[in-house]
Amino acid sequence: MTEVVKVKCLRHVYPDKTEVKLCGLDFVVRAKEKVLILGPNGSGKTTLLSHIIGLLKPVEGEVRVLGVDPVKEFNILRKRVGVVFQNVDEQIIGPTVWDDIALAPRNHGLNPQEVREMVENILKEINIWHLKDKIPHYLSGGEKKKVALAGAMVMRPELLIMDEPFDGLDPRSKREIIHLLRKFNQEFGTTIIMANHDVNLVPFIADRVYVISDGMIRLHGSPREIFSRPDILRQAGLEPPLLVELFSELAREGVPVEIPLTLEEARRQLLPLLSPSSP
Ligand SMILES: Nc1ncnc2c1ncn2[C@@H]1O[C@H](COP(=O)(O)OP(=O)(O)OP(=O)(O)O)[C@@H](O)[C@H]1O
Repeated sequence: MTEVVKVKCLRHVYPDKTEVKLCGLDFVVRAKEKVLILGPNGSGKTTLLSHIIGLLKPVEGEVRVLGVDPVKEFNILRKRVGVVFQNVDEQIIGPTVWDDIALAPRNHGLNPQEVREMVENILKEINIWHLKDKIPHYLSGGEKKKVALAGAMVMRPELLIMDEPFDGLDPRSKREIIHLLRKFNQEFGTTIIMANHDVNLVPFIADRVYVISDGMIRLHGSPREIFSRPDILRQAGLEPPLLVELFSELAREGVPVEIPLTLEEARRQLLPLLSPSSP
């Protein structure tokens, strides 16, 4: 499958001389994948995403996005890459929700009729039509995330980048955003890269996961592969989900179980073992 993003051994130095290094494994994302970057606070997730977007230039290393250098081709990629930043307050700048979402298509020179159609479509797809005339400042956290997502998706980008998309959201809003991301991925084939530190969401949002910590890309694989290495997750400063802890402990003690990704998988494995007729 086509490589959408490739990052090789990145080193960045911020103006105050803080150095962020991400070596170890290459970071590779292929078309139509949903990839999660998992790492503790300060491990460099935002720094990595900022390089992919072309906002930062590495001191060392290689970054390719859709076949080009994102710093040099920033203007070309702007149309093909949608971004939702960690702090959405900084990116929602229109006086109303409608105006904010219309910014990208207007900036790309589309005519008023095209702009109107694109904004209407995305408002309906994200189910926020009722918010269209609202002043963004007064929206709830979950509503702001959806408006930022609408702004990022209005141009139908091939690649969507989201930094901590679920931060501060309640379980219902998390479910709604997860549903939307899956929909974009399935219906439009959008490749999605997310940064996150909540391991519990991994099975619901990612096809593949990269674990980063202490300047290294330590591990990558499917959610099941990642959860089968709770030792590396712990070393990286991340807490494996309770179910994963419990089942790895059971497996270590000789109980015939495999690491489950969901409650249902756990239930299916445990029921026969707990039934009175089991040996
Ligand atoms: N503009 C900046 N100037 C100086 N240092 C910075 C800047 N931005 C980030 N850093 C530093 O770079 C390191 C990596 O930060 P980064 O924001 O990439 O981590 P993160 O994994 O996204 O963290 P979090 O999960 O807390 O958002 C941290 O030590 C941070 O203090």
